[in-house]
Amino acid sequence: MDRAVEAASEFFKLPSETKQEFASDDIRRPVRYGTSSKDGTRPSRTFLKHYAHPLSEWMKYWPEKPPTYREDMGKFSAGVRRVALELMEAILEGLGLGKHYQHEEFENGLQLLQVNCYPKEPEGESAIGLAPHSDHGFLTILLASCPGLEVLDRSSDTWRVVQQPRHALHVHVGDCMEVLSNGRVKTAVHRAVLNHGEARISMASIHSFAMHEKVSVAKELVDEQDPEKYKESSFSDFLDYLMSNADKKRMSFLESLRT
Ligand SMILES: O=C(O)CCC(=O)C(=O)O
Ligand SMILES: [Fe+2]
Repeated sequence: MDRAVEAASEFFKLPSETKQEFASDDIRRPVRYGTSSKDGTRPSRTFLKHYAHPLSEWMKYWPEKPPTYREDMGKFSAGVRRVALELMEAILEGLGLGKHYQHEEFENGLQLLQVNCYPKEPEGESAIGLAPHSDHGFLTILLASCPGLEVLDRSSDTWRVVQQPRHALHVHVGDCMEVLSNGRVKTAVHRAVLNHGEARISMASIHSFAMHEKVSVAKELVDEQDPEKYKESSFSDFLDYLMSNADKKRMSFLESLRT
């Protein structure tokens, strides 16, 4: 974990021209560097996003600088993926679907690593680094170098500060989990605020089905009282939605799936 954070931190310290080689507006690129806070107001976050599973397919596109990046981020990616798959089995069991439910789809699923770098908070200002959103996959495993994550508490409609003990992984549920569970498990709305004392690195590993595999409501969780609440969709459909909706963002992708 420390080495992955270190590799990420070294990457963001590289000269702008080196990082700009990865800059693109095309969200289907295998590696993408950019600046955005998601609401478009204050571009205080820089990010590097790339796929991570299967590693043999994607690693060749990853940055070669710093020289430790591929190996250290590769180990981190493979490790958090095992954690995500095990947690997923437990959640599926908890939903009464059995831990091997859609086993192959999860095993062959996609992993997207979102590496974020936030500057330290400017004196006297409280700034949002990343605007409120939910993640698209089933589960997100997040590691951060210091506090900054906040999660929306739906019952009181207030933001809860998430603690960041050293080496603790934060796990949250994404949109696909809400769909599969027919709304029994709700996606986590979260945001990142800038840290007073120091710049912050966070790494969000997002786990989903393969690009064109559809995620749909589990039929076992549908009956007369509980009709199907969401339409099926794939990761590719989600990317198409982001592209088409880039300037408007009136509705989240999950909202667009509600039946
Ligand atoms: O930086 C954080 O704590 C959150 C990052 C995040 O939500 C994301 O990359 O989707
Ligand atoms: Fe997120």
